[in-house]
Amino acid sequence: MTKLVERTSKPSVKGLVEVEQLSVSFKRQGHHIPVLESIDLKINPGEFVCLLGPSGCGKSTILNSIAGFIRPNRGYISVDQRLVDQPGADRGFVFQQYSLLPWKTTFQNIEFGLKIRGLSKTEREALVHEYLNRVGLYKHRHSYPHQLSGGMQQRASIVRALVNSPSVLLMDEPFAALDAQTRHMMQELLLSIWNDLKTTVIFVTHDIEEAIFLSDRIFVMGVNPGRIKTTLTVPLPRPRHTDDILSPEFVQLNRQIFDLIREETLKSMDI
Ligand SMILES: Nc1ncnc2c1ncn2[C@@H]1O[C@H](COP(=O)(O)OP(=O)(O)OP(=O)(O)O)[C@@H](O)[C@H]1O
Repeated sequence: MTKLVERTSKPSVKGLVEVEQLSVSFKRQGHHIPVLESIDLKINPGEFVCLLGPSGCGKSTILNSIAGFIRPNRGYISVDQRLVDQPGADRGFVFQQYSLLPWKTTFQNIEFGLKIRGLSKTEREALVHEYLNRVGLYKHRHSYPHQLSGGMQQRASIVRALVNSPSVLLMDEPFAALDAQTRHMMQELLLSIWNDLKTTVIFVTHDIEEAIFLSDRIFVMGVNPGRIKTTLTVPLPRPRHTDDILSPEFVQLNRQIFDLIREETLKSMDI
């Protein structure tokens, strides 16, 4: 696995995400139900942010809107000052469910986007092999998804998204289905890759510790309708280490976020 390295001071030049007054409602039994109301976000190039909040507050809906899968009722989203109105190669997506094509090998799954972009066989091979080595999957390049563990499949999914050099990596609870140990290794691996590539990451999770361990900033969401309740900056230095969860700053932030989410969860349950 790649070693954690110090973050250099060289700034990313792409990956600015701006969301202005985003409102989304879904039609249910003939009624428009507001899900998101007036969301404003500015995520800087190379930043790692998490969306955290109670179930149903609209975290995935924000991510899907930035991906261009959902058309908002109101508001604008731009990536590097280009308006988002459909999915595009500038945004990579990693889902919770393993989404590799079952009939293709690891190599073929990752190569797919590069083929569509017209890279030559030699260029594709060099790039895919480089990434596979980085995440320790080179020797599994000829395996099919069902022959890989859950953690391996998510490593391949991350590489599949990153190999196309997106400006932004959108991740919707990518590690939620993994056991605790694998999950932690995946978090470290993701930070290591992010550290090297400086791709902007927007990460959805339910897990407060995961959000603190990974993020520069955390957007804590409220419910009914979904909105940004508070934005918190994580005061921990980088690179992050496993022991950071024992630091007073970590424990204090964990408690603060727990209370914020509890308040919103009770609200959503009408208690
Ligand atoms: N396509 C859809 N049609 C109708 N309602 C939808 C649709 N997608 C999401 N919703 C509703 O919008 C609300 C927000 O859903 P969303 O999945 O964005 O929340 P979330 O915060 O990501 O939830 P969770 O943490 O449980 O995954 C929920 O009430 C959900 O039922």
